[in-house]
Amino acid sequence: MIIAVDGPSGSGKSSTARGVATRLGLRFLDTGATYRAVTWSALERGLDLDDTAAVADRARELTLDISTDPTRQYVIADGVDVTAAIREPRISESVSKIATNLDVRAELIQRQRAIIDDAQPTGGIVVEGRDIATVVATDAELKVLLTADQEARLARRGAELAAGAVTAEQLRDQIVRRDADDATVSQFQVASDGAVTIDSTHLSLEEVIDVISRLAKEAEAAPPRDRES
Ligand SMILES: Nc1ncnc2c1ncn2[C@@H]1O[C@H](COP(=O)(O)OP(=O)(O)OP(=O)(O)O)[C@@H](O)[C@H]1O
Ligand SMILES: Nc1ccn([C@H]2C[C@H](O)[C@@H](COP(=O)(O)O)O2)c(=O)n1
Repeated sequence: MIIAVDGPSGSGKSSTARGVATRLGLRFLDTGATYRAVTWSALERGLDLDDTAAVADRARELTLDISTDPTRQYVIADGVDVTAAIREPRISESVSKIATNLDVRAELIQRQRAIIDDAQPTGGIVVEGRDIATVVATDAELKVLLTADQEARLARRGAELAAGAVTAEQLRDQIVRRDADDATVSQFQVASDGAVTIDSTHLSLEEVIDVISRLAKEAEAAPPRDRES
């Protein structure tokens, strides 16, 4: 089984997808972490992020080991544990330059599909990102577009960061500007065909996990002909 969770920044995709995977005993893939790892590597090498060819070469060369265990997440890039480093504000500020590089996307989508295929014998995987239902795994049995009002998303991300770690302006950049840039290459603001929209603005994390877990069980029980293609 493949469960696709797409949506804008701060809507709760990672926490929700990880929670669903843990509850249902599935694997979990945070595809955003792959774009963040390439960003980390390009910055480490001092590459000009506007040099799309050099950055795409870096994406192809990068050795990436990304955990699909929802209870133990890590990302190793070229042998370096970058699990924490890829969450730093400097990465969030630059990652859209990498995610809008179409050659990087082609490389990472291929890698994401390989991870998804590897997970199938284990029972399935919950995959979160921006283009999972529309590009990476169009055959997903359950497709969710997870949304929340912009103000709720800003408040959630702000609460997560250490006091004073970023200014209000930087926070807005991480959410609003990043979504606008990312939306130029992926469609995650409107539900694609067959996707269920869940607005989490007034739902707790546990409530969203409950809803998606129930939908997953229904999708699994449905005969194949009843599933969306
Ligand atoms: N339903 C919810 N209610 C309240 N807070 C939530 C809810 N879902 C997630 N959160 C919190 O919001 C913050 C952002 O969640 P998360 O990182 O999962 O979002 P995301 O969509 O994956 O963001 P990004 O795409 O920017 O990585 C986290 O601190 C998380 O605990
Ligand atoms: N499938 C995906 C996943 C992520 N991105 C982009 C969008 C973000 O700017 C960046 C990091 O994602 P996050 O960790 O914040 O979810 O990667 C994408 O284009 N496609």
